[in-house]
Amino acid sequence: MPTRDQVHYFGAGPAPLPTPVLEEASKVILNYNDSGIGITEISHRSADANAILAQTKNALRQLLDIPESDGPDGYEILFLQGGGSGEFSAIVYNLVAAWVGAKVKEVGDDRIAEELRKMRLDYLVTGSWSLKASQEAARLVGSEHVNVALDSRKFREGKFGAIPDKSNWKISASREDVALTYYCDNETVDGVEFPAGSPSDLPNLVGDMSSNFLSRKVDVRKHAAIFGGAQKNVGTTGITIAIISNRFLPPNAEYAKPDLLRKLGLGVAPVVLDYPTIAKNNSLYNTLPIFDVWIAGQVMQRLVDRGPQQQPRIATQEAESDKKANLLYSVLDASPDIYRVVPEKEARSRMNICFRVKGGDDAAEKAFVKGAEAKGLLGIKGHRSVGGMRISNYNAVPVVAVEKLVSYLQDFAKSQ
Ligand SMILES: O=C(O)C(=O)[C@H](O)COP(=O)(O)O
Ligand SMILES: N[C@@H](CCC(=O)O)C(=O)O
Repeated sequence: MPTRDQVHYFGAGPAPLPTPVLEEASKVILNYNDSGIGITEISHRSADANAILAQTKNALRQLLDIPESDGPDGYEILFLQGGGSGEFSAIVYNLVAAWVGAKVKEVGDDRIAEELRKMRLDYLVTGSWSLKASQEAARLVGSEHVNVALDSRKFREGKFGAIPDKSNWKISASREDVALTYYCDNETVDGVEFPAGSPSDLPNLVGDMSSNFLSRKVDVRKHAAIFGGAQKNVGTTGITIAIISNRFLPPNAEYAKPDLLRKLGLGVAPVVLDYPTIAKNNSLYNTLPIFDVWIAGQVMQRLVDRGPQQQPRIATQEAESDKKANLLYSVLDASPDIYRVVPEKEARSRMNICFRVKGGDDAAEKAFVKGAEAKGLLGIKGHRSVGGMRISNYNAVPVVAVEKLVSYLQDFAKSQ
């Protein structure tokens, strides 16, 4: 039976966590803070749990330079459940309720139904996760309100793998009609990632950063909301982190009342997905898996400790992520007869490196996976929906693991 240090895992999520964090976790599960009670047994409303929440939020604020203020320029950090997919729905319920609430103030109850016809949710669809998010929006508010401003498959014979530049996006003409503009910063299945800093300057911008969270700097101030499931760069499965602009929370925003939303034929958010409720209760409206928050807090604190003292405090991690990704892509590019990276060069993800072996030849790809496994290099099969190979280069994948994989890639190419 292999030990933890004899294998390297490149799975797409859940993903590796830093070993020291897991070692500490195994202790606090039995006895947290010398209380004699384990961390999964303590109340989420205890002083210990509150301290864990505060520490985790503080570390995240430092890492992403998240503005702290009660005014409209500040951002709230929420811990939710329901995964990234839960946020596909939550973001629609909340930002639509905020849009309708603001419109009612402007035009009054009498004209709101007429104004509502103009409401648009713009989606940039660059892979299977943003596609799912756009489909959920259409399911919740009706496809007449969903504007797929970009479907990158149209630029590549029906397949994802490119991110055409902004001149190709058909964003809604009137900014004030847009309840949200949605993008998924990194697409795990298709191996594409937006260039740093793009998109921006779009109304009520929402970024799904589930799979590249805390791997590079982000301009939070350009966003209405950013969210991410924890189970890749941040921690264990079970919590989703959302960073919400105070412009979309009371008292700066007044959401449309449930009665009005129902009358207009719009859904009302389940209370556990209602951002104002979760924010008002410091994410403790109902039982929060505080162990998951603790893990995230430990992972984040390590990033704070190894980063520079000034912004961008995520710079050290960003440099390491880039270095590992470059190593992998350069060795793949060096053997074009054996390996073919799936997405286009400009759209390549630093987190999920998707490629085919010998043009997707089944026997060659099976042999490639088998050879890797024999060396303790695990989790490199592509997503079942697209096949091929996928190396996930999340934060806790050490440089040494990538170096071993690089040697294997070179050896395999030579052996063919
Ligand atoms: O981006 C991915 O890859 C993901 O796995 C999704 O973020 C997962 O969504 P959930 O399973 O957390 O709903
Ligand atoms: N995030 C994982 C799991 C997704 C799933 O199969 O639901 C992936 O892209 O492989």
